[in-house]
Amino acid sequence: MSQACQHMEAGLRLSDHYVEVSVSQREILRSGKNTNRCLEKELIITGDIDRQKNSVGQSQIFDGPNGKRYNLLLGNAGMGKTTLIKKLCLDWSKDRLPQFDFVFLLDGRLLTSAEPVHSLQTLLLSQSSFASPCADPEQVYAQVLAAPKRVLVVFDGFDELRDYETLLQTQEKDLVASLQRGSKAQAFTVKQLFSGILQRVLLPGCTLLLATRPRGTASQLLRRADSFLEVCGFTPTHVETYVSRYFADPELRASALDLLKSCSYLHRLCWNPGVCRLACGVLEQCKGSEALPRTLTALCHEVLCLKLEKAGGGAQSPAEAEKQKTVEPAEEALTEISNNPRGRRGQSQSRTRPRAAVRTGSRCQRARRTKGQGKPDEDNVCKDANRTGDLELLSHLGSLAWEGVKSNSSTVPRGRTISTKLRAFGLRTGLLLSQSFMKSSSTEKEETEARGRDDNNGTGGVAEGECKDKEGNTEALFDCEDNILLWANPFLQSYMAAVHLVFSRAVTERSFLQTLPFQSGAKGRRKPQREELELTQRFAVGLLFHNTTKLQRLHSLSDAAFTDIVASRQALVMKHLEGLSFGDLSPAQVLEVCNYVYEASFTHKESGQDTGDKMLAHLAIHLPEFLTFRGVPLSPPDVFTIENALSKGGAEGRSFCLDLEDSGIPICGLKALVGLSNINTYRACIADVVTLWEELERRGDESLLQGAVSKFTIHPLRATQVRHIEHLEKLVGIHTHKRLSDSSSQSGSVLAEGVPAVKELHKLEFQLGPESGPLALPKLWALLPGLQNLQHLDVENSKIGDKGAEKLANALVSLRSLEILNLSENCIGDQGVKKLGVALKDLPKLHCLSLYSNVISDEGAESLAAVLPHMASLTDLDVKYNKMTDVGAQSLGASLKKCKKVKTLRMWNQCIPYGVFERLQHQDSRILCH
Ligand SMILES: Nc1ncnc2c1ncn2[C@@H]1O[C@H](COP(=O)(O)OP(=O)(O)OP(=O)(O)O)[C@@H](O)[C@H]1O
Repeated sequence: MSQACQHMEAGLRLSDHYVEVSVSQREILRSGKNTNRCLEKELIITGDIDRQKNSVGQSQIFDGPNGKRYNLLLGNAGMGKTTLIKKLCLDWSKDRLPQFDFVFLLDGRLLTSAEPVHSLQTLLLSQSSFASPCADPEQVYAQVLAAPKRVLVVFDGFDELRDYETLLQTQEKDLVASLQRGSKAQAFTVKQLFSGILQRVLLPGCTLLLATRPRGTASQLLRRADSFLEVCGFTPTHVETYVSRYFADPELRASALDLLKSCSYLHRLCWNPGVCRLACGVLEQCKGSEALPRTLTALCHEVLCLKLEKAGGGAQSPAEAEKQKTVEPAEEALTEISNNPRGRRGQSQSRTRPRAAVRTGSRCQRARRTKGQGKPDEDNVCKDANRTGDLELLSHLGSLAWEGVKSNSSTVPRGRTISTKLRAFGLRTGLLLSQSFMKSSSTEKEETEARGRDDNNGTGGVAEGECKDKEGNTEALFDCEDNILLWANPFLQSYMAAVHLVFSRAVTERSFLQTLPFQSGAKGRRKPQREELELTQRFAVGLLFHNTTKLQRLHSLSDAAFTDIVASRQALVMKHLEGLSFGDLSPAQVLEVCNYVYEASFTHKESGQDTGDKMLAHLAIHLPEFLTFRGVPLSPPDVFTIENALSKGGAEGRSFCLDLEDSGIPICGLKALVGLSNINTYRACIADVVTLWEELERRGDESLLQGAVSKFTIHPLRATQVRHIEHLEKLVGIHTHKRLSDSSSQSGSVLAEGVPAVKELHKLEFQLGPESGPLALPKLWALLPGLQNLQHLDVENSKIGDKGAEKLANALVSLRSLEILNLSENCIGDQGVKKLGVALKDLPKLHCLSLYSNVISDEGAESLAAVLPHMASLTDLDVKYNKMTDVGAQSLGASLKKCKKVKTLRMWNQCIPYGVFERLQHQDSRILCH
């Protein structure tokens, strides 16, 4: 295993290239009512600081009070789930996970086989990835069964959560019994065995780790999992580490890093490790910052072109071929980054050839090299033949990619007929991989040996299903018709799908229009989109505005047809954007629009800059003034595209109020948005905001600090987690002390008047519920006196009891602006209400008080009756569903006569005889039953 899991991607070894990333423990809102909700919606999105606090080291992933047994590993495409799993396997092989005697890695793609030919033993010992041939399977299997608690089973390679859900459906009793008997007959399907493991019928007590992308529904899985982990992606420091390891030569490394930093969006895209890998491939060949891709579309385009060139076809346009003739000699002399640094370490030939040499891959081009210049005619004939052939294959791949995106799959369905040529082309370009999942022992052995050889050479391994010929060209290894074909990279699959949508004649204008986002009615518009589809849509828009010359290598349309198709589809996209009612879009959809408009707006002149620019202007003008991204996870590149749209808004004279709560926005992103001059107010996680202020203070950036403090708002505040109250406590502390910390000096002038957000907090809802509520109550009592302008306090259903009521009473003295106080369902009894009464009569503005559903009896009712006439502003009192009898009710009724301002008194409960209540009601119509 230590050898097999070393392989990350062609040429990259785990021990050389792995960057230790954070894994964050996520919490989930367990409402209990939802049976079919999207996981993303159930997961709590914490702020940046809390995310950092919740991060766990890789060795602690399986630690927990009771040992976490059902772990979900979440992360979007390319975020590094598989890589992390490999690292865990590597760690295990080095005894760093001593709690497990066995680790098995099961690939979701094994499910493509539906034949009942397995037993648990063969599944674990022969089909598990990285499993080496087992000399004594019987004995090993006996050990596995003897102590399942010391077994870790990892599931990876499922495209979506939904795939797992089908595995959790109840199985037939007979089948369960036969699985439980531990039948050794090889008579089960992979699905039955997977289900058995996931449903705890097989290997009960083993630890499970399931890697998955977070979108999609899987309520059953949510209920079973007891730990939710998320790969956090690369920080700027991680990116630097990754690039440094990728470019071993110090000069090239420095140059690559400079280039990357010069291109902000590309740099931020590298937050996703998979994209960072793609960016490095492009940086390797890049000639200068102008040539760097500035959009995700442009990045994928460059990667695709490099792949085509490496594969030797290089579907080039005649214009490009012409241009290349003049560029190539200079390029060969170029030493900037184009020489692969790893070449010096004797690595894989195919990856280390300088760019010009790589371009000579095709037989035709090789012929040209060996024969000197060759005859130009022959050359062109060769190229044209290549170009036409490759373009056709490329177009077929595009259509295949789109089929996959539509069906949400990265594997090419087994039944799908694919020509040998197309298969070979897909593998040669590295767009597709061929994998044999059902391994025979001999294939397995060969594979392990091949990898071992490769690794020992220090060549860095090859992708599963690949090998290199003598010249170093990557070819399909073990590829046979039975192997599964899958897309090697999710971004390139979506990119190819977009190429199909934009350039295929088979896609009519109408169907193109239907692929654009947010099509169906108002409800459909709010449905979360799948990741691959969203990416495809983004690429489709980006492609329409991409450099025309560069696009020529992706299509075989004539110039006129190309211009037509691009112009008409650009117009469709523009019309679609104009047709959107931004008020109806969900926050996630607004983000999607920002992303796709960015892809379009960063365009080249000849590709219709006007339309691209118009799109950005349209977005900027129509974005709602109160712009919320609440509940949508915002990554660094997302923040960039939002900033882009908001800045354009500024240029168009617009200003915005931003809500960034529950978005997990990184603090640096927060700083960028808050720093925009056309932001009137903003909301965000209080802890992150305070950290930002502290950073600004440290840097002495007083004007930005001034803006960040004065624009911040927290009204109205709904606390649903303990941390919300902890954060508020900190903010109130800053407000009362009028400085950020004891040691701070500069913030003095900025905070001379306290924190405006605290002064303007008029409504606070404490909604932590009876379980978590009591944990945060002491902090609430401590901070309340600082909220002097609070008008509405809601502490419903928080189990505050008499003790809490007493504390609250002490705090109420300071809340002279309080108008509404909700203390319903709080176990407050007579003692509590007595204490409260004393404080309540001094609140000059209190007009609405609810003590609904507490445990106040006659004694409490009488003390309340005594203070009622002193509560000068009270209009509505609710003491329904308490414990008072007719005695208490009559006291209140009598007191009511002295309270001219009171409009309603609700006090019905079962202990008050109905006759008494009716009489009271008769005497005073303000006494209400409901
Ligand atoms: N921690 C890391 N260190 C270095 N490189 C990484 C790391 N994580 C990911 N990568 C790079 O990113 C690429 C994509 O990562 P990986 O395949 O693990 O993503 P994933 O989350 O499993 O994606 P998918 O959902 O598509 O399966 C890897 O091939 C590797 O090159």
